[in-house]
Amino acid sequence: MSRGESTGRCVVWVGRPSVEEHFGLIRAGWRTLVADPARLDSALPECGETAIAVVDLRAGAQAAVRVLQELRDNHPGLAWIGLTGQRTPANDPSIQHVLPQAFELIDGTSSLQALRQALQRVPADGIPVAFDDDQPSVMTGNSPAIRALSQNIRKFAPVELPLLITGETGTGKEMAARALHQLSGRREKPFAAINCGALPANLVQSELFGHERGAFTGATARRIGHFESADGGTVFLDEIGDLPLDAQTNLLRVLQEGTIERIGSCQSIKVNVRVLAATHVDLEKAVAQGRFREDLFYRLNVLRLRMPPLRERSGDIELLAQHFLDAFRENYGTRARAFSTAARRAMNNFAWPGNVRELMNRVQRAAVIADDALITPEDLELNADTPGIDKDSLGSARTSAEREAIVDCLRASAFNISECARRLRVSRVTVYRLCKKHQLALDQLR
Ligand SMILES: Nc1ncnc2c1ncn2[C@@H]1O[C@H](COP(=O)(O)OP(=O)(O)OP(=O)(O)O)[C@@H](O)[C@H]1O
Repeated sequence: MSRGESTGRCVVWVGRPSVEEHFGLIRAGWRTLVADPARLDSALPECGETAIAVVDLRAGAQAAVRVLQELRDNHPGLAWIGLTGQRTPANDPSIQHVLPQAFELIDGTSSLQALRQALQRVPADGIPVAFDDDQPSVMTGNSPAIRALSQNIRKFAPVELPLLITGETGTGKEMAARALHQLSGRREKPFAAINCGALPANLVQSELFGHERGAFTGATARRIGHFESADGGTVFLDEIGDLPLDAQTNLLRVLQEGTIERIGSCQSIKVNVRVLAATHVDLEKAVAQGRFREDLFYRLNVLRLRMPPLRERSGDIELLAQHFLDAFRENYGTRARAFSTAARRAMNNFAWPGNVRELMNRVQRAAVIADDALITPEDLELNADTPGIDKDSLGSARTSAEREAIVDCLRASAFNISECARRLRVSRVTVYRLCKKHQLALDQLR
């Protein structure tokens, strides 16, 4: 007997289920009813208070969301599963607003099986569910922040909508994008990761969309771009804020029409890719300054993942450090096998401006130079006496704002000290002094 039947719970359809879906659920033992907008304020007598809504966002999504909102006004805590598809109006603010609240999102082309499995996962005592502890974390870490992130990655992976990943440098944005691809139905197809900031401005269009022979001087042969070669898979555009405006226009076409044109050709080519984008800069600000197209921003910003900085992942620093040390030892057989108490304290007190990447680099270097089985703060080039981070004090807020301003400026100046000093209107000596004060190892950050 299925769980729907055994628990007396039922499914409330919002929108129109297909015949296969409707009878498929009934055959599996779920009692189903279709939400009647005329009597949404009544209790759901047929189901009790533990009904689960299945909201069809594949057609007539705005009307479905209105019905859902009314249902939830009258039945707070009602868990719901969203069915999305190519016709889901992804950039409609009302849709954007509700998607993250879904218990799970299922791509419309997925099987009835996926819906049945998702229904089985909804906990009997309703939502919100903090974490599904049976599921291993998608990324290394056990902090509440990482577990919440893992849950969102699982939720967003099967959905065919663009997604924006935000977060400081080294927080694992690319890793999250790879996890989204691996957990999606596209996992057998290519994953193309492109750093928009690293592409020379005159080659961006050709790299992304390809070119025809003779399209420009030096185009001696046809070239297939990343979007075409990743057909069927996922394209991850890192540092999307650095994409030049003309390439932004073409990216918008991919998102709106699912087509590209190679440079030098006016023939549209259909491509089927899911676009994931990442940024460490504030894209809203870039839109306000006219550096980023507003319509593209709304297209990309349908689903959003925020990567927490390492300093917010209490408990993860030691876990990740040991993880990197173990992995390094396996390959290089170093003497160091753990961290001294002082090293652990120093790591926990450090602010990690370069986040997980910096932690990994410091641990690997320490593993090489450590003379002992226990890694010391000196091996990690950390100050053993750094006071703990007192997040609430004004002094600490000032210090962390100063640190952030320097890290941002260093990045924007490609780690050129003279350029950074010019931008901050201080001397080079001051930049070096501030780097020392905040324990910013330039080679690590680069
Ligand atoms: N949770 C994690 N577990 C294990 N390794 C991690 C984790 N998060 C990040 N890393 C590692 O840290 C490094 C940086 O991660 P990644 O490149 O994904 O960060 P990013 O946010 O995309 O950085 P950038 O903004 O500089 O592009 C990678 O080597 C990645 O494997």
